[in-house]
Amino acid sequence: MGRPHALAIPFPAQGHVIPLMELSHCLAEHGFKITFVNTDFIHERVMKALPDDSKNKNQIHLVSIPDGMGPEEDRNQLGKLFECVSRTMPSYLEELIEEVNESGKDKITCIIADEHMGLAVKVAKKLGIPQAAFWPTNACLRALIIRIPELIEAGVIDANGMTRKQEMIQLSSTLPVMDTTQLPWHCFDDPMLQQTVFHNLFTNNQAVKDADWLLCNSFYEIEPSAYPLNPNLLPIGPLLAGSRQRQLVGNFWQEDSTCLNWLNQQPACSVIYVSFGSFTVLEESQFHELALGLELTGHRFLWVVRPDLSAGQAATYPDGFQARVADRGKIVSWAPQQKVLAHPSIACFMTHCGWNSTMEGLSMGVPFLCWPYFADQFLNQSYISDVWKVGLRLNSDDNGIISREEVKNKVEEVLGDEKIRERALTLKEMADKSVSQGGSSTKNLNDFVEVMKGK
Ligand SMILES: O=c1ccn([C@@H]2O[C@H](COP(=O)(O)OP(=O)(O)O[C@H]3O[C@H](CO)[C@@H](O)[C@H](O)[C@H]3O)[C@@H](O)[C@H]2O)c(=O)[nH]1
Repeated sequence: MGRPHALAIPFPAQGHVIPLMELSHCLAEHGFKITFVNTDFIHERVMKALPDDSKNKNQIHLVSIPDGMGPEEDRNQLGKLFECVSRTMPSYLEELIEEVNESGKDKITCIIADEHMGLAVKVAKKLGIPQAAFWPTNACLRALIIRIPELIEAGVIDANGMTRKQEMIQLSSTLPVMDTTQLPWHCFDDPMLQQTVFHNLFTNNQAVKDADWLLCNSFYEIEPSAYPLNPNLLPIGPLLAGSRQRQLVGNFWQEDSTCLNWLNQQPACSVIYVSFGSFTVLEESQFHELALGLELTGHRFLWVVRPDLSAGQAATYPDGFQARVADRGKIVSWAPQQKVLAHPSIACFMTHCGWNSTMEGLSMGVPFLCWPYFADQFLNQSYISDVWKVGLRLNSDDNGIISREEVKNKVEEVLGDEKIRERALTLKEMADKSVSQGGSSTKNLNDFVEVMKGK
């Protein structure tokens, strides 16, 4: 039998490329050959962000196909992106698979597709290739999406996902409570976009529901009651290749590793790490208030300010801010986040609560300050603050702003709360155990690997 060869295809966004790349590294270590398919646009960004010394050393074969959008079109327009991707990518993907399979080298033996790319599962089925769908966020949200027909039937939402009945729902007593006016697709101001996201979530979920394998980047012990609600879903996380020795390929921005040297010079447990993932944009006034809040805390901080974090453009700081905090604040445009969170000088993590950031902070035992922006992040915040109790929420004032005083007060509160730190360390141990030999996630991953190797 030839070498097992997995084709991995993420949804074209940073928070989706990274975990699938991590899974690809795990499979490569189990002897798989990996072909990783990005869109042309993302591929170019990933290649540009790679450090020069690692461009040819990668054990993953990176390839790309078009996403159907013009070179200058805005990929942050999710409605357009969804539409173009689902219209254009299936035929390119099919062509790519046929090309590989006719090349006389190792044929593709399985396809692992982000669940938001149900199109790839359909292509795999058509070509008779075993498939796995990969869910990149919490299992509770997936359980909610499966239940969309029931929510419509019960008159909670209409057929386009719009709320008809305001109520609090809880799928099980140990899962977060959800307000039906704040379901993940409601976070967009544009009602058309809300509907597009809603339909995409549901359609993709339907497309992958009888895939051969359903995997997710979580672990059983943190949301046990979500799994009976998700038939056949296997948690294999937390997937954390970047915190280990491996070179993680898949960043959209070049990592600034100087912050690791800077962290080495700070006392243990003294630095607030502030990062809002790849998508969040803060209004300029909110960006200034956060800067002044960090200053007001008097603590050391490491702040990731992406080139487009402030109102989608280059940041302008409050007058004199950078000079005043120069001796205790470090700002970078993209950090090696997993290594940062694992560093002993980190005291807490101010985060937008993206699921990858949540899994990473939790795996390193770091207490959280939650500042969600959209999509699943409010649900992830509920897990952090209400269910696992390893962090606090930052609350907005009457003008919808998180004030500098709120930043200062919550930093003090989280740093002073021993119970939060203890619980965070307990969760870290649980996370470590799940991916150790004999752990729940390791067992699930091994089962998957063995079957896929046998096919
Ligand atoms: O300076 C930085 C900042 C972030 N990261 C990494 O980037 C990823 C960010 O992922 P995530 O925390 O999930 O945030 P988003 O990029 O916003 O992810 C999108 O995708 C996630 C998975 O579906 C969702 O949970 C989020 O809500 C959605 O915004 C993580 O692995 C981080 O380690 C870095 O490496 N360096």
